[in-house]
Amino acid sequence: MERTIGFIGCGKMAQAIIGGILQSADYTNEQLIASAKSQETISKVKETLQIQATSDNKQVAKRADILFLAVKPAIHAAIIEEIKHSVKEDAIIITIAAGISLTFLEQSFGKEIKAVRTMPNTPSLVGEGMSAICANSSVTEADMIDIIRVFSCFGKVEVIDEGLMNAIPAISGSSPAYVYMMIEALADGGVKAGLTRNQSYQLAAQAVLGAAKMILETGKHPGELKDEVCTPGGATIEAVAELEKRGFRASILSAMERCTEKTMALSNEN
Ligand SMILES: NC(=O)C1=CN([C@@H]2O[C@H](COP(=O)(O)OP(=O)(O)OC[C@H]3O[C@@H](n4cnc5c(N)ncnc54)[C@H](OP(=O)(O)O)[C@@H]3O)[C@@H](O)[C@H]2O)C=CC1
Ligand SMILES: O=C(O)[C@@H]1CCC=N1
Repeated sequence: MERTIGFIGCGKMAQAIIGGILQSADYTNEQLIASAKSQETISKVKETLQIQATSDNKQVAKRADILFLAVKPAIHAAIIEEIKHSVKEDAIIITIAAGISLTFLEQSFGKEIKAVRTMPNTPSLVGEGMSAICANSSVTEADMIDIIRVFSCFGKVEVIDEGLMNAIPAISGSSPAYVYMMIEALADGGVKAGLTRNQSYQLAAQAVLGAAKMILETGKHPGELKDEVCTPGGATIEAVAELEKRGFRASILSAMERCTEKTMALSNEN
């Protein structure tokens, strides 16, 4: 079916999703429409993504069969108030915001709506996104197939219980940021050793990509894969021991806890 996908808010995350959808070729540019606040973003979206873009949120709401709310959590209430009488009767409303619950969406619209809560991530731009999704009981099985099809355009999709949604930013929504920090640090180490900056990014990023693929494609436990790298009495185990001494894994666990606490705080602010 020829469906229109609308985006209210077209910042970094929405642009990544739109870029991923367009690359998949499942939808044409004409099927996508977005709104943003500033003329600067509207012009950029028109120019780089070649889709319709406007400052008129109601226009997007009127057109969309699948409507993404891609604005910050704190302005969801105001945006919903603005568009709630403009959305199509059967529209599927999808939030990508951290901490915005299905109940919040239902209550803000003040009527029965098809509501979907998701947590994507920015690698969606290159078709390697990871999105967790859940839906309310108004979303039919056929709707869910459509939604999964849209999300599959830009990566992998996992349907989960809403009770686990607040845990998702820490593991896959926000975690690209920690991985970029690691790649940046690896590249700094490369530069320190005399490699060029570009060579260092290439080497570090490909090593991270390869390691991730090994987990996804061999089905082996990450610990086993780590052991395969550590030659007895070799260099890697020295690095591993140093990382353990400096609390590498504990730092990640503690960062994730902070991320989840903030996600829950964002939830409570609404
Ligand atoms: N960035 C990420 O990695 C991820 C983000 N998210 C979620 O995505 C959402 C957006 O985040 P992100 O893209 O990073 O943030 P951005 O700040 O990049 O994007 C927010 C967008 O909202 C627009 N906006 C602000 N006010 C209005 C308004 N009144 N009407 C219409 N549009 C408006 C902004 O317009 P303008 O550009 O003109 O200012 C901007 O395009 C958040 O809820 C976040 O939790 C979820 C997963 C990952
Ligand atoms: O930082 C944030 O709040 C959003 C949620 C996940 C990634 N970015």
